Amino acid sequence: MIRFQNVYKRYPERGDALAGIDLEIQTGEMVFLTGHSGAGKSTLLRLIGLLERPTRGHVLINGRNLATLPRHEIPYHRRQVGMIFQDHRLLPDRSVFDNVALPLMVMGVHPKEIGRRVRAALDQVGLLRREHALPLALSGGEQQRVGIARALVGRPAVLLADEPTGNLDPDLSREIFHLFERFKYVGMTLLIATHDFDLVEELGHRTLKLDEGRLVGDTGAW
Ligand SMILES: Nc1ncnc2c1ncn2[C@@H]1O[C@H](COP(=O)(O)OP(=O)(O)OP(=O)(O)O)[C@@H](O)[C@H]1O
Repeated sequence: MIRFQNVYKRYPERGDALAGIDLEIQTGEMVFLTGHSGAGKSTLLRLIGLLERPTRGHVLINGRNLATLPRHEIPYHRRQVGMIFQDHRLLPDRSVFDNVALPLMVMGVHPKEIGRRVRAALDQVGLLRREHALPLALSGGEQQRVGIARALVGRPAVLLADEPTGNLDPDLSREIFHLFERFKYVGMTLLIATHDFDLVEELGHRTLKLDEGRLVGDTGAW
């Protein structure tokens, strides 16, 4: 599902944020991405989400080389890849429902279908009864689950999460990771950047380690 071939990403003022990354992740794998701050985790996720382009090498998603993707296929690619961030990035003056509906509204999905899919996504994250709430009326864990529902609502094949539990206590973090495991079991491919080493060990999924932009560890498929 995800393949990196000798990928480099260089920022002029910084040097190589990623250097010579070779990597393969199969459909339905749940993979943790670890490494110290600045190791290149976010950069790797951004290359998959097409928020950045590699300086050298190739990134392939589902057999398609992102470098040769025609412009008109880029929105389709972005729909295949859901992204979750640590800070939720929710709109504070919009309800939970509206926040989750946003990607579908941008896609021009029919309002009736939007209602159906938003409620299905909220149901998956256990927030169906909070659809009218504003984000600030929710706990940190609930806000993060709204962010997850928003990433799910477009039915992505790949889910990327950048420090999704960075602000949460260990119990809530565990809950979020268990939620991700449920997505894995229905065939979604997940790549999760995290500093949560205790949970990474406890859950025992494949774990990649970056150091100074290089892939220095891979526990392999489990
Ligand atoms: N847009 C950018 N312009 C310049 N340098 C950047 C940019 N984005 C990232 N970098 C640099 O690339 C390196 C890797 O950053 P990245 O954010 O990928 O690391 P990370 O492992 O996700 O770190 P953290 O755990 O702190 O989020 C860092 O040295 C960072 O300063």
